[in-house]
Amino acid sequence: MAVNELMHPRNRYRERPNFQELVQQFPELGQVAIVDVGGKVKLDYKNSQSLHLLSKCLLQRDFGLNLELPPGKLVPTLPLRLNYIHWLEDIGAAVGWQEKETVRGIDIGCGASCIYPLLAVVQSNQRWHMVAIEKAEESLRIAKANVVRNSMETFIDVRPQVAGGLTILLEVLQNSPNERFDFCMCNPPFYDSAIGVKPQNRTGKRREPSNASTGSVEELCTEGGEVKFISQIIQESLQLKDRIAVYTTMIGHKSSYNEILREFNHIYIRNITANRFCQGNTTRWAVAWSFDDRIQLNRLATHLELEEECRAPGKKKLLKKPIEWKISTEQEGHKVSSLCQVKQYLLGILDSIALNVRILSEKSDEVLCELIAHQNTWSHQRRKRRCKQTTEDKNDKQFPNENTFKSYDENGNPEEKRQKLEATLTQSESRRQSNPYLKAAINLNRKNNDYFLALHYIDGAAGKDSVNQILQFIQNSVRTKPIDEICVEENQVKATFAD
Ligand SMILES: C[S@@+](CC[C@H](N)C(=O)[O-])C[C@H]1O[C@@H](n2cnc3c(N)ncnc32)[C@H](O)[C@@H]1O
Repeated sequence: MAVNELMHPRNRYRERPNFQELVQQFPELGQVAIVDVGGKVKLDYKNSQSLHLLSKCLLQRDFGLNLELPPGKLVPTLPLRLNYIHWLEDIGAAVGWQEKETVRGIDIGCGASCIYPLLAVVQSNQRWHMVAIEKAEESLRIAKANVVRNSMETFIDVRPQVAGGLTILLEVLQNSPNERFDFCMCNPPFYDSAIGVKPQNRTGKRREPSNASTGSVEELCTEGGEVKFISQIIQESLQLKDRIAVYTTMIGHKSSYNEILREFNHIYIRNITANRFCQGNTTRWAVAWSFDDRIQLNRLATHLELEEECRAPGKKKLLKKPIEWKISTEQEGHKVSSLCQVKQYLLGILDSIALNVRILSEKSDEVLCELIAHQNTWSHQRRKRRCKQTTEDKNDKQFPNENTFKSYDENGNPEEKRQKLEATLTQSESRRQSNPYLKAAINLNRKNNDYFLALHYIDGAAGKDSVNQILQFIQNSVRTKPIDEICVEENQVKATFAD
């Protein structure tokens, strides 16, 4: 299980677990732990038994889950599973699941562990209810036992794939035509059963996998490989349409990901978003699509976008990491103790320079926002000019507003002219909205009572340096107006929740 700074910001496994503490808590892990010459406790990830025990112990410690897996079955490594769940949470925050009492999901191919449904229920505090579908009889039996072992029968319905069936979703859902779901997810069998489990390494430059490979051929292989499997889900989604609001799947190989994107293009599915799950040496891809016009998946800021934008053309290495700053919240001996207080303070600062901030997700220890600017309002000269402009605008009778339209009419100009002007303004506004001067992501999080602010440049003519300038503006503001001097009421700041 490798650790990676590109993991989802909320992924608790971005930081390597402390094995010494873990072995003390779970002495059975001691059987496979290694103590190096410096006395440091380590685990050999290339040993499948170590992976097995580690996943079991972490599931118990971090999620209160008790999982039994017979030898030979796929061991669910947690950083990847959690990256997928966090991405679904982000999708949910963007499409309004927070307003729902219950979110309903389907996991296609839940495996013997039934890992995704179990994690989904725990992570959502039992708000997500899952249907888990599995084709292999033995895995189905073990998955059901894992659900019962964790008293999750109310929240997880494990269903067999239709015996001898030819579809992935259609036949399992055909007996309940009124059943609707908020999402489906899938970790498909990646490999083609005609070829078997052969990690792709076409260039010969790929590093050895850092983890032992686990799982049976039945779990990992399917006829035609993952592209055929996922293509079938896409084809079935064209029939099921809105019965599932957001379709998602993970993809094991970059080449398959490219093929799937081509397929979306070919069949005119445009409401899509994609992501990449990074965990140490292993990278996976993911796509989501929807037929519901109210769900605008392409508005989601994803890690893939963030990374691509940070990559210079043709360069392999990331050029810029997000800039991060530890916010000083200690004033006269006492610490500001609420993330909400820091968030409100920060939103107040950004609001003072007219930046649009949309909260994408909010947890007790982290807030993720999208920041949009339509002009530079943060650098000194620009701010001065903006102030002057605002005063001028107030006096400017020619500035097009409702009254301008009225005066056109009153002056005898034809209604047609008024409508044209209105249309031009609407068009330029929508161009401005879809092509902002700066699009960035803000991540505010709390670690051990310290607050960290990270800004990621995503897009826009403002360029990457603009996030440094905005951070500089925030730092200057914090210096001149310490947090506890400012009391910003919840409703005074203009942050909107993603709708
Ligand atoms: C790569 S494993 C994923 C298991 C588990 N979700 C995980 O992430 O650890 C793929 C699973 O899909 C199941 N599967 C393959 N074809 C299927 C189908 N047509 N319908 C349902 N499950 C299927 C396999 O038996 C296997 O358990």
